[in-house]
Amino acid sequence: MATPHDLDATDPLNGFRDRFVIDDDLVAYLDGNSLGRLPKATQERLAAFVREEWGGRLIRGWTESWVDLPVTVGDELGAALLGAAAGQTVIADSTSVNLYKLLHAAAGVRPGRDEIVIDATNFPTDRYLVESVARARGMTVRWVTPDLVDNVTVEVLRPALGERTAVVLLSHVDYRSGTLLDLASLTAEVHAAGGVVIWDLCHSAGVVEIELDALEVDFAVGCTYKYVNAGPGAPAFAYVAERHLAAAEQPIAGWWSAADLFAMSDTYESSPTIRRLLSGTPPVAGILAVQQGVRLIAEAGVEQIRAKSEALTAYAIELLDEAGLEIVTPREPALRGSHVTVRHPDARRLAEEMVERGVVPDFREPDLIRLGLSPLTTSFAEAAAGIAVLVGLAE
Ligand SMILES: Cc1ncc(COP(=O)(O)O)c(C=O)c1O
Ligand SMILES: Nc1c(O)cccc1C(=O)C[C@H](N)C(=O)O
Repeated sequence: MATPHDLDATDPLNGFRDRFVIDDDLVAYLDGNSLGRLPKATQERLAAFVREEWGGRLIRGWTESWVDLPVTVGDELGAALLGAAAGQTVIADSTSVNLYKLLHAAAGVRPGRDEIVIDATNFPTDRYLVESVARARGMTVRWVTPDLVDNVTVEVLRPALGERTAVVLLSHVDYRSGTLLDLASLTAEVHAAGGVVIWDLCHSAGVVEIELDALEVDFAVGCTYKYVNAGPGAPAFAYVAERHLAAAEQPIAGWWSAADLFAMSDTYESSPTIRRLLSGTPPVAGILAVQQGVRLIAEAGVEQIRAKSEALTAYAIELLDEAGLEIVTPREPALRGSHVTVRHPDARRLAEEMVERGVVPDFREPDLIRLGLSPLTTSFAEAAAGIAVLVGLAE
């Protein structure tokens, strides 16, 4: 087995680690799948924004540059991370709020159909919002109950689809097992049943190659504080395929979604562009942080990032296997995202003791430890050091 230092020495992305703030007091940070590290460029950009733009331009900043940021940075993110042509992606709100908007919009483009399909393994916010939107619209939730590791496949989804299917909401990478769903075949299956699909890309944006336009995805959302490294609470993204734009009506249609923002007219007319997904005043500093994160990913290239992610996760699996720990993440690289999950009866205690020893993983109820491997910032040496601590504690 190659040493982790050999693997780092031949890693084409190795130099990117220096572009981030690395806390030398930590042995290993294995939680970039929950909150990514801080890019140095973002520190500088935000300091300049505060000093020169906020401090210097005050209200003039809106018309000089800030007003278009949700769309221009949305376009940058769409092009670099999502395979999305311009005019279909915005940066706004949280993933949860965008999901709420898109669930309503998606249900609205399939009038006469009354079911929303979701799997029981999906992230809590996705499940709760589907229930809430179904309640509000008098629709029914149809649950799919896959195995955690194999997760949602065409065979699992097919029996839940039919003439009543309006919307299907799926997460591209399962937040617990790390399973990567087959976006192409599942999207095609939903379309064959006449429904539309919303993909939650929180755990794949910036780390898995995604082709929303080419695969004819209808709607998508995702967060930017994980592999996009935009910081805690950074605004999320939302994508609406151009063919749905005219019919996509969202329920928080505030003044920022209006056709003419500063006309402040008596009657509401919705913007014909992707701006119709906005609601209120956008968080400028947060969007600038997203822009810096996106530019680092564009510079490295998602293809290279994905290649390193596969190598890092394979390496972690090898080390965990050697120690005899139970892994619930698929072993086939094409079937996993960028975290590896261990199941252990003492997972909570182990995760706490890892933190005491300078290794940050995360714990998910009831018995899972997730090891997030973020290709721009996690070195092979760091992964090895963190896993060695886990193995030592588990012995
Ligand atoms: C799949 C998935 N969807 C949504 C969210 C959260 O969304 P929000 O940023 O609104 O809390 C997360 C993580 O927090 C997630 O893992
Ligand atoms: N969004 C989070 C938060 O606000 C606090 C703590 C953690 C998170 C997370 O990102 C959780 C994450 N989406 C998960 O996969 O579990």
